[in-house]
Amino acid sequence: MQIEFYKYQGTGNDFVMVDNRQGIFPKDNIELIAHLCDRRFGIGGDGLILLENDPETDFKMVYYNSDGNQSSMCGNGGRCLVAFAKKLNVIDDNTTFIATDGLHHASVADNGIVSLQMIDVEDVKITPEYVFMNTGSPHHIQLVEDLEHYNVKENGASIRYGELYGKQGSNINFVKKIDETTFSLRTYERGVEDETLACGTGATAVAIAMNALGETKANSIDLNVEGGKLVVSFDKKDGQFTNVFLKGPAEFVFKGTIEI
Ligand SMILES: N[C@@H](CCC[C@H](N)C(=O)O)C(=O)O
Repeated sequence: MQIEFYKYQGTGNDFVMVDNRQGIFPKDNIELIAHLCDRRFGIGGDGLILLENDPETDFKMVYYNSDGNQSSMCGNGGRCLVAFAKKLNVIDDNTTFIATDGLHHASVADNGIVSLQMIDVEDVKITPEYVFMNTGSPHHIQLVEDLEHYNVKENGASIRYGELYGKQGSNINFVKKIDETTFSLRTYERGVEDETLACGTGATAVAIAMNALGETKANSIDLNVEGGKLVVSFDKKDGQFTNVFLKGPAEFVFKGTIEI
């Protein structure tokens, strides 16, 4: 059987996209999905995303990490899927779609920048060492010295598999303040089990955490990630973060077919 795929990337967080509106993709085949995401034996990607029909919205997002397991929300993947939906003429410039964490509104600007509304965040756990919240996926956020030379893979894995997060684990973000409205971050992603070049739900969590910690008073925050730049904006009232938007590039890389 031949599968047609499209490869997309958003600030270097890269995804294999499959149009599954006909429902032919073997969704329970974990080994196949991991194989398609493999950078040496497959197509290569941090995850695989299916675009499916939904009776009430423009489309449904089904997200798998590169280990082949279906997972929680992916912010950069969501932005890339919106660009993919536009390429397929499923949508024009504005859309509402459904993902594992609920409804998402998104828009595509003339320059290709995709802005994606993320879930509201009410629970922000602040401790002296770290911040934790769920922005569609679970995120641990920690300020570190010397982010450039920090061993993200080793330290990220030890927190992800440590006693804090148990079997479910978490994505782990290490952060450095650049100025009043700018932060740099590097993320260890659960399900990829490595550092990725960007993480959208992670960038969202870092922006909210830095505001909640008082590291910034801004409600529009620039995030430097290894693969480029993202912007996160929100409204804050009584410790709740609403109208959360993740904005950045989402680009088509190539398409092809693979025999499975
Ligand atoms: N790259 C993602 C996050 C994907 C989900 C994550 N790996 C998990 O399983 O929690 C993003 O851009 O948000």
